[in-house]
Formats: sequence, C-alpha cells, structure tokens
Amino acid sequence: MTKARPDIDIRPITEPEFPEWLRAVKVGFVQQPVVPETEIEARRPRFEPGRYLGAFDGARCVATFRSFSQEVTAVGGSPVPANAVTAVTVTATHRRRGLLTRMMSRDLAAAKKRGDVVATLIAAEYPIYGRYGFGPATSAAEWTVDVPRTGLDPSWSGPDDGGRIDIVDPEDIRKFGPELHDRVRRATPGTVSRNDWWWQINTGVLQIDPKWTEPFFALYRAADGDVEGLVAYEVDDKWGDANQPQDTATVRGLLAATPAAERALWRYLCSIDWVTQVKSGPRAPDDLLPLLLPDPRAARLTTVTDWLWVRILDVVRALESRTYEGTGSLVLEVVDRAGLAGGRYRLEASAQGASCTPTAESAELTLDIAELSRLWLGDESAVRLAALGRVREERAGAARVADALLRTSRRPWCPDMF
Ligand SMILES: CC(=O)SCCNC(=O)CCNC(=O)[C@H](O)C(C)(C)COP(=O)(O)OP(=O)(O)OC[C@H]1O[C@@H](n2cnc3c(N)ncnc32)[C@H](O)[C@@H]1OP(=O)(O)O
Repeated sequence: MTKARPDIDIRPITEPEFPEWLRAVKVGFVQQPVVPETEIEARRPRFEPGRYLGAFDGARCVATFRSFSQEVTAVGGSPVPANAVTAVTVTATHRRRGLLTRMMSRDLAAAKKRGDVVATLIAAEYPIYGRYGFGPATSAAEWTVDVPRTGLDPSWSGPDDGGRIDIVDPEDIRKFGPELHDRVRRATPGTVSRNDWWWQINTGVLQIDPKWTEPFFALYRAADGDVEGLVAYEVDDKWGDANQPQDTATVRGLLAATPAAERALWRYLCSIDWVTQVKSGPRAPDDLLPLLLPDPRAARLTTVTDWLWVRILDVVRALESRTYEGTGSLVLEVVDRAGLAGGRYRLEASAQGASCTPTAESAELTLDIAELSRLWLGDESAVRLAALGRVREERAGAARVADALLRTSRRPWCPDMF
C-alpha cells in the first residue's frame, strides 16, 4: 500500500547538489554508490537548472528524475519536440510512497506548458509507466548469427556495388556520424535526436563508464564516395579446444541511410576472419538482417522487447505532425486521467495532409492516452488493442479504420538508449 510522505521535499536540484544527486542515481540503479570524478565532470556540461529533480530526506537525495529536450521522428519524417525522461530512481528505503508519481506529475505538467508534443522514455521495467499515460511505441529485436551456417560465400572480399568499407578512427566518426545520423533519423520514425555530447561519450572523448573500451569503427561509402553507413562493434578473443578462433563480434551501433549500406555492413560483419558469431545488438524488429542470409535460420532471434515509450501531451499536434498513407476520418474519445491531453477529436487524414480538431460529434473509438501513444508511431494495431479490451469501438469497424490510417509499411525504430 502506498504511504504518502509529504515531508519529503521534491525540487529541482542546484548545481552544487549534482554529485549527491548522481550518487542517488547509482543507489537507485543498485550500482556501486560511488561516482568517479571523471563521470561527474563528463556529465556536468549537461546540467540544466530546473530539469533535474531530486527528493530530499534531510540532506540526503532519495529520489531522482531528469528530463531533457529531444526530438523524435514522427511517421513521415517530421521531428517533433519531446520531453525525454531519464535517470528515474527512488532509493529502496523510500519506495512505494508516491515519490515517482509526484516527480512525474510535476515534470509532465512542465513539459506540457513548454509546448512539448510528447514525452519519451525507455523503461527499465514494463509495469512502471503505463499509469502515467505512456505506451510502448517501438520494439527492439536482437539476433545472434551463427556465421558458418549462414550459407554466405566465405571468399567475399568487399561490397560488389562499387562501394567500400573502411576501418576508421573515432575522429572520423565524430566528423561523419552526426550528418549520417540526421539522414537516418529523418527516414526512420521513432528515432531520437543525438547531440555532440552523445558522440563524445560514444567515441571516448568523455568517460562516464570506467569500463568503456574503444570499439572498431567502420564506414561504408557508396560508389560516389558518399558516407551512407557506419558500424561500431567489439570483438572478444575466444579460442576453441582444438585451437580454433571462435570470436563473437557484438554490434554497438549500426546506422545505414540506404539498403545498400545496410546490406554491405552486415555482410562485412559476417566476413571477418576468426568471427564465428555476430550479435546484432538492439535492432528494428523488421531489420533486414535475417533475410540477407541465404539461410535466415542462422540468425537466431534472442530478444524482442518494448523499447521507446511515448506519452502524447498534445493530441492535435501529435496527430497533425505525422503522415498517413490512407484517406479517412475518425472521431476519437481520448481519456487522460492526468488531465493533460484528453478530449474528443476528429482526425481527417489523407496522403495530402491531416487535420485534428476538437469536436462534439459522437466518438467512434474510445481509448486511453497511453493506447493512443502506443498507436502513434504506427507499430501497434487498434484491432489488436480492441480484442484486448484496451480500446472500445463505439462504431463497429472503427478499429480497422484506425489501422488503415495509422499503421505503416516499415516498423518504427529507436536506435538509442537514453
Ligand atoms: C526512464 C527510466 O529512468 S527507467 C528507470 C526506472 N527506475 C528503476 O527501475 C530503478 C529501481 N526502481 C525504482 O527506483 C522505483 O521503484 C521506481 C522509480 C520504479 C518507482 O518509484 P516509487 O516511488 O516506488 O513509485 P510510486 O510510489 O510513485 O508508485 C506509483 C505506483 O506505481 C507502482 N509501481 C512503481 N514501480 C513499480 C514497478 N517497478 N512495478 C510495478 N508497479 C510499480 C506502485 O505500486 C504505485 O502503484 P499504486 O499507485 O497503485 O499504489
């Protein structure tokens, strides 16, 4: 049973409180409760007054919550302003007393006031965030490829499309990565923006993880020299009993702006001498990888999980910022217990554009804001949610109309963890 503790003060932290706040994050994530000076210094430039909440029991920080500005790509490629939520922790001694609820309510109200269209997060555990109006809007899948079973020609010596792959240095990734990422982001609904800090952390300029090691970086250039893909991967050093190399290459990130780049980079990973296994890392659930192999069963699906969670804060802007393949209209009754985005709306959509307006007409589909958020990027089916009793058809067939409007041919994907 939740025991409220109004005596616990929740407020934005000051910069001098930042190390204590970081320590509390470690405690909440059950990690060693010591923050190396290098980590404090690497994280300090990200400090933003007002966006780092702490709950204090006396001088001790016992709960943390942070949000930052982000863009998430809507269906069709428009970047939408998002309130990205992260570092959510409540110390075990203070759990289940409503601290998360207090921090979340405060932050979402501020995001709404600022004009953010959605809030986003990646959930540590599934049951936490639905109650706040978040719905799982993208999934991630991981494969382990048994290279000798793929059926690929082991004498492959590079792309046969005129392109080339080169191992490069971290500074090349900082040079070419941001532009490539922007290109991929515009083409991939569900992808979130990255800043310079992201590239610095992931190329070793700044250290937030003492266990970080430099990966191999490779770029794919098309025949005209254009950088269309990059991969960061690490390789372990494993030998079998009969003195045979049995290395595993694990992908930390693979970005491809074109199918040619995607095909070439996976092909490359499956051609490295000594590597008998390739672990894909989290990918879009409809990634090309398995079907690139003559024997797709050589790619064993090891994980499928919810990834980016979305919470719509502004229904009109969320629905108008995306594109629609079909033509039609739908009146939605959106229920929002937090009072942030509820109401009745008419969506009119066609390939030429969409309008979403508050209406007093009879609703055709009733759903919670968490379910609309889950549908927004096109990955989930309203018909499926109706079968589960999570959306209610007020007019027979309305869920099929919703699917015809909202669903997409490729699935959304968020390559990042934040
Ligand atoms: C975006 C991110 O940062 S994801 C990381 C989330 N953090 C973690 O997983 C770290 C470990 N866990 C924690 O720090 C805490 O348990 C938190 C942050 C998940 C929850 O904080 P609390 O202050 O205990 O949550 P709070 O008391 O406000 O709970 C509100 C409701 O959610 C429920 N709830 C909270 N956490 C969970 C959970 N992990 N599983 C199921 N239900 C949960 C509570 O039971 C409560 O339900 P009720 O209103 O029906 O009584």
